[in-house]
Amino acid sequence: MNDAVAAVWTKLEATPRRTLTQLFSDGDRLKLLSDRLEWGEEVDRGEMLCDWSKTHLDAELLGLFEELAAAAGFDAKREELFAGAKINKTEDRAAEHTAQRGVGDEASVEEAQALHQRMKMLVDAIHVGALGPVKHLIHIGIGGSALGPALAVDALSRDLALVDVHVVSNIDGVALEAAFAACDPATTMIAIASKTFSTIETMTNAQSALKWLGDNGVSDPGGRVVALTANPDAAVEWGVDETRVLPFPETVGGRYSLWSSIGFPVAVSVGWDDFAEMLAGAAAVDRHFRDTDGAANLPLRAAFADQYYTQLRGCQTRAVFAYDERLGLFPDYLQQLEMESNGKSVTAEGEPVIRPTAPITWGGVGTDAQHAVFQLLHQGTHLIPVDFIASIAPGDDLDPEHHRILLTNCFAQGAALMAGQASDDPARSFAGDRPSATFLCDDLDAATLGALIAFHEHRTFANAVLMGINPFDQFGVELGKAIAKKIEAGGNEFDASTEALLAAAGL
Ligand SMILES: O=P(O)(O)OC[C@H]1O[C@H](O)[C@H](O)[C@@H](O)[C@@H]1O
Repeated sequence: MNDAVAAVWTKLEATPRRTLTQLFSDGDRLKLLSDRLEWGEEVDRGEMLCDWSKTHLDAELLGLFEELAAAAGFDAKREELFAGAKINKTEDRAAEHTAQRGVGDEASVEEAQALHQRMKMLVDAIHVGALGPVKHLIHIGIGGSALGPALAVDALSRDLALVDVHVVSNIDGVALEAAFAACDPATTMIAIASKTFSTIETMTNAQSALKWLGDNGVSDPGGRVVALTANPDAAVEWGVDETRVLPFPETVGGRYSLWSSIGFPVAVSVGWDDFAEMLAGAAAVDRHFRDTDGAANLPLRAAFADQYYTQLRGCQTRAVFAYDERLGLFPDYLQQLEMESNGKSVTAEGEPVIRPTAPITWGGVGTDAQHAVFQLLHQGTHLIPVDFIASIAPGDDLDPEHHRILLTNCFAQGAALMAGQASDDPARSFAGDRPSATFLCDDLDAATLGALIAFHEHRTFANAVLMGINPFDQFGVELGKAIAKKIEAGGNEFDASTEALLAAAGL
């Protein structure tokens, strides 16, 4: 940590601790902390009201966090991100997911557009039936090659899916069998999604899916396979026809890859126009993040709140509740984005960190979660900052009563967490002063989903810059994989516990 950053932290630590109720009596908090994020001119609809007034941020803290961002070199790092500089130093590569949305280094944007064009041709060919009848797509991938597609397909294709998509990630055959049971092999395509095209779960599932097609009367199973990868040579070597390999650049990180050919099942499910809208919504947020300075930059402001709670209030988790059934997979998606990016113990310079890094991200769907885990949020001993996400327009066509109750519950929870309630009976008293932020979209359409995801990508990046860490590598997932390989290979000695488990399972 440089001296300038340390000096700002010293000032931040000395800031007074006012309660939320006191802060509300201090001044116009909505003016200071409630803002609209717009999707820009190209996308005609779309705004998200972002309200941090129920957090402990105030004008002094915003000012100090702006100082922190300056001391951490935020502007320069952001410029490097968008310029395609090699900011992922440990892997010696750039992080160019924004170029997939049309914002970034010119050559990278052009390359992304050309690859998208190729992907669009295949998607359109499927939709017009040029590849024979395709009613089902089994998308096989894991981690970043599955979570984004699963979220987007689930969120956007509820009304009408052009093709029925099943995302399978787990090596547990139960997952793949469930997809087989739901698909007719005669009308099923398989997408193998793997940046490296070497992940054992994905390659094993892909083999089994190919076998399933062959065993069930498909004469040319290989002809039904599409590969989505940054390693096209490996896909061709595996046996995928070159014309069905949809590549994406190495500089797009796995958990940032929904916008590349990894988004193929989204386009197949909802159509190219909606996929393009999703990119456009994300691009609008890219431009906001690139062009807005200080606390007016909303992903950066979100990171200020995150840093406040993690560093100054000792919060070890943060919770996200989508009051929208269509965003049921959003917490899962966010967990990988935030925890795999920022769950680190060393700085970007390789020094041990001296402050906590990413909190544990968790969450669920409202109102379900209210009846399950909110007890702890209201009366437990942990302080947990909460994000609420909701849409003004309903996702259903039932009696508007459903959506009214959904939204009123969402807003009531934020109010209750903040206000608390005094009672003579300790078991019935609520301390209150528990923070939340609310993100209220006009409508959960494709552009909004793109914007929402891009907002969180940039929030994650901003947090990383403020903490001085590299959010784009993930070496922490490697050790377990290496040990699994050793076990597979046999003949290795492990600790007594592991040996006993292996013996008990007959392995
Ligand atoms: O896309 P793949 O190369 O198959 O990788 C799939 C996933 O596995 C890895 O273990 C990483 O932790 C993830 O970031 C990645 O998204």
